[in-house]
Formats: sequence, C-alpha cells, structure tokens
Amino acid sequence: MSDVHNDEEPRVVLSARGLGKDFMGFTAVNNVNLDVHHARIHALIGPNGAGKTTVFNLLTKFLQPTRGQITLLGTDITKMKPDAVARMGLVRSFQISAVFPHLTVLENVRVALQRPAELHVQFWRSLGALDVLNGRAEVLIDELGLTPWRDVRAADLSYGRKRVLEIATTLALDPQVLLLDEPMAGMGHEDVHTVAEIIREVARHRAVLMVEHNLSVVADICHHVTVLQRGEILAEGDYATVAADPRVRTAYMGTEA
Ligand SMILES: Nc1ncnc2c1ncn2[C@@H]1O[C@H](COP(=O)(O)OP(=O)(O)OP(=O)(O)O)[C@@H](O)[C@H]1O
Repeated sequence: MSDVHNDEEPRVVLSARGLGKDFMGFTAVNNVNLDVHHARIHALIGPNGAGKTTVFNLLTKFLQPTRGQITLLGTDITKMKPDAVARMGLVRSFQISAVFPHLTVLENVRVALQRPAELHVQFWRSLGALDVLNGRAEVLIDELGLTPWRDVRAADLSYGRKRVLEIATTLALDPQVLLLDEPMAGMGHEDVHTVAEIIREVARHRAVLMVEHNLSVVADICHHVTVLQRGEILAEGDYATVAADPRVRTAYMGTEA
C-alpha cells in the first residue's frame, strides 16, 4: 500500500450499527456496522447489487432504515431528514456532475459558497455581489489544484477536472464527512490519478466514504475497506487484508484481481 498516512488523530465521525433496509420483503441491506474516521478514506466495495448505494442512501437519510442506528458526530441521526443531516456536515457528491456548464470554475465555486451564506437574491441580481466570497473561492480552487482553470467554463473542462470542480462545490458546504459515489466512474487513466490525489488531499482534514469499483484506486488511497455481499458485510480491514481473504476473492475479486 502506498502513502496513505496523515497527521490527524483518527476519531469516529460517522457510525452505523445493525443497519438494515427491506424493500417489500426483500432484504437489500442487513446488519451493517460501519465506523468512518476523521482524516481517513473508507471504501465501500462489492459486486453489483451488493447494497452499496442503498447504504449510502441510508446514511444520507434519502432512505429511512428498516433497522439499526446511525450516529453522526455523536448525534443519533437515524430519524433525521436529509437536509438536516447535510447541514450537520454529512454531504454527498453525486455520480452525475452537478456543476453549471456555462459558468466558469470560479463562478461555480462562488455559487456553491453562497448557498450556505443564503445570498441567493444578491447573486441573481449580479455576480459582482459575490465578490465578498472570492477569497474563500480562491482558497478552495487552490486546494483542489484548479487555479490554472479558474476562468475556464465548466463545459470546457476535461471530464476529470469537471469531477474535481464538483468536489470543490461540495466542499463549499464545509462537510465533516464526504460521501463520494463512484468518483472515478467513466474516467481515463490520467484523470483517475488526478482525482485520486485530490481525494487524498481533501481527506487530510475530513472523513471520506467512497463507493468505488476501481480497485487499484482503493488499494492506493483507502485506509479501510468494507466489502459488502448480498447486503451484508463479508470482510473488512485494509486493502491487503480484504484482498487476501478467500471469500472476497471468490465473491468479488475473482474476476477482477
Ligand atoms: N427502491 C428499491 N426497491 C426494491 N429493490 C431495491 C431498491 N433499491 C435497491 N434495490 C435492490 O437492493 C439490492 C441492492 O442494490 P444497490 O443498488 O444498493 O446495490 P449496489 O451495490 O449499489 O449495486 P451497483 O454496484 O450495481 O450500483 C439490489 O438487489 C437492488 O435490486
């Protein structure tokens, strides 16, 4: 495994206990226990239909669990609504990029920053009204290595940079826990490397939980891996541990590794 260490003390920021979801009698997720740590990257992997997306939907409260408990930053969020959970610092970046194509990188980040600041009205009157947010926007753009593309329209960015911009807009909400749904989906080799490095950087000061099919990325940047199969946890540990588990190889990696 390569360099995935950083300085901050690992503490649990998001946890699930006995998490389960039934869809009309079909058990999609069952007895899932998860501990997601600050300043760590945690991967959720497993074959198609294993329940990864359902777990994400349960954690972000887009779905109400049938069983179990979810705790965010010490608060029981099991019965909370998605927007309240997002305001508490659990933010999900969707698989489909949600940036405005005709706005530049800087403008997109400013729009994202003004959401929590509730400056909508001023924004739609004039982009200049957001000048006060430029400082924070520049810092975010710099953190994500987007400075050379600051004045480029989102539509003209490469696929990978668009994904980085999408992560930047998500970070504008200042999440404690960032959920990434297949951040490498549809990307070429070079973009995968760029985005992986960005995720590593982002996770220095935040928890990241990601669903990812690209196992070399998981091996490279993730500290902890949870393997799901048919809605249940099959194995967990660092990548080397789960990759060496014969049950995992049979269930999932047999065709991949
Ligand atoms: N709303 C729903 N109603 C009924 N069944 C559902 C619903 N959502 C998911 N399922 C079922 O739950 C199981 C888990 O699906 P889920 O999408 O969570 O898996 P996944 O691991 O994310 O798969 P993939 O890698 O293909 O995205 C599947 O059998 C799926 O058909």
